[in-house]
Amino acid sequence: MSEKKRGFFGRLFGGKDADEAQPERIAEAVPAGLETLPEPQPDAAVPAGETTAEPVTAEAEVPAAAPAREPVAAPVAARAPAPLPETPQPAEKLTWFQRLRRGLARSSSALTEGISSIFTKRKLDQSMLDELEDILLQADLGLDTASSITERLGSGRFDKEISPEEVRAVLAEEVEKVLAPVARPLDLDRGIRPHVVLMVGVNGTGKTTTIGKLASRLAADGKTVMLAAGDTFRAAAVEQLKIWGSRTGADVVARDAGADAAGLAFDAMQAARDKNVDVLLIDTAGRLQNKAELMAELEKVIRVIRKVDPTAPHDVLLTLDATTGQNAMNQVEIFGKVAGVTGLVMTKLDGTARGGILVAIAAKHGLPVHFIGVGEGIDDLEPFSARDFAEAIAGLA
Ligand SMILES: Nc1nc2c(ncn2[C@@H]2O[C@H](COP(=O)(O)OP(=O)(O)OP(=O)(O)O)[C@@H](O)[C@H]2O)c(=O)[nH]1
Repeated sequence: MSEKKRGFFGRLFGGKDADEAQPERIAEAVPAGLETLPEPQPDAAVPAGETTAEPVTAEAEVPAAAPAREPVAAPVAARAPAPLPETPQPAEKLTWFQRLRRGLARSSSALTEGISSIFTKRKLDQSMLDELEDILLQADLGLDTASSITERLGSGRFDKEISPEEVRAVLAEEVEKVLAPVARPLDLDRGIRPHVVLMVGVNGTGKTTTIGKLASRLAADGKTVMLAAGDTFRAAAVEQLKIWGSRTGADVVARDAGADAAGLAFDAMQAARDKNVDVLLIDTAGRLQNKAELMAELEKVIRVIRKVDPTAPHDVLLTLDATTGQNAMNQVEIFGKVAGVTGLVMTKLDGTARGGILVAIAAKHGLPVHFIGVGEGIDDLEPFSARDFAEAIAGLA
């Protein structure tokens, strides 16, 4: 529970715990979180300098509104208009755990309501455990975790009453058991400079948004950050990143939409070296994991990065959209093979009743989970804590 009391960067850096329609993805809108970003801190500003590919410095103008739709790179076909995110209402400041609880509300109420309807002053029998197992599976917790929960509840307790609270406590304990080994902070203090982080994932999973939020937090922590707008496929992604760069004082290395992503990554690597920044965050275009050609392009980006620094990228983060459910499993597998994913960021846990998918992924792949996102706001991305997540999803505390 101490997790709740520690600051973001304590947990991040020092903690002991420690459709075939690829082109149809468009989210041109400036994410809601941008409006709530702090102004650049003078101390955190990266000095303007020459980068080979159109660097955008902290002094750059911030567009007043969401960037206009721009002509997109050749392969982009018809696009459906994306709704603008709602402007967040000024609200009372919630703690991270409150936001986590709120974000996981759909997942947790599906579980807790189901549990309350089964365990109603009846003596435990097999049919109740079967019903419970169904609910756990519907929440995407995975067969292994669902079975260990029902087995634990069943052992020696048949014909005895068992309360919903007890069931929820067992649920939380079993979920925490699975998640604790994967809840690991992203360590950017390994003495590497520039520390290169490559962000990969399927379209719209939140790569650009996550980079922006991370950049903002890193800059606030006094680190120098450079952003590489490697999503050359989507014009609006480049704009989005430039805005984040302006607000956080980070240089942005960008080219026009449609440019070669590997070339852009190469330029960014050199620029980051020349400027001796602490962290280089490289965005990539979203790609479906079953598109061989796009996955080959990603491999090329990595090969080119290694021409500048054979040890890079030092972290390859895969963003997973919790609302995609079981397909996320497949994404972990393929991106893992192609890009050597070192850690996960699960976003949009607020948009699903099946947030248990994180547990199933942890049980199956054992990859570190560095962050989870429970909303579009700047504060809705935090380092991952197994206990907080387990308690929130089980409706405890
Ligand atoms: N509700 C919710 N929305 C999120 C979260 N994270 C990101 N988003 C939204 O998801 C949408 C897509 O995010 P992007 O960051 O543009 O996704 P991307 O992976 O960079 O997209 P591509 O570049 O097209 O692959 C935006 O509207 C974000 O504001 C989250 O945790 N919760």
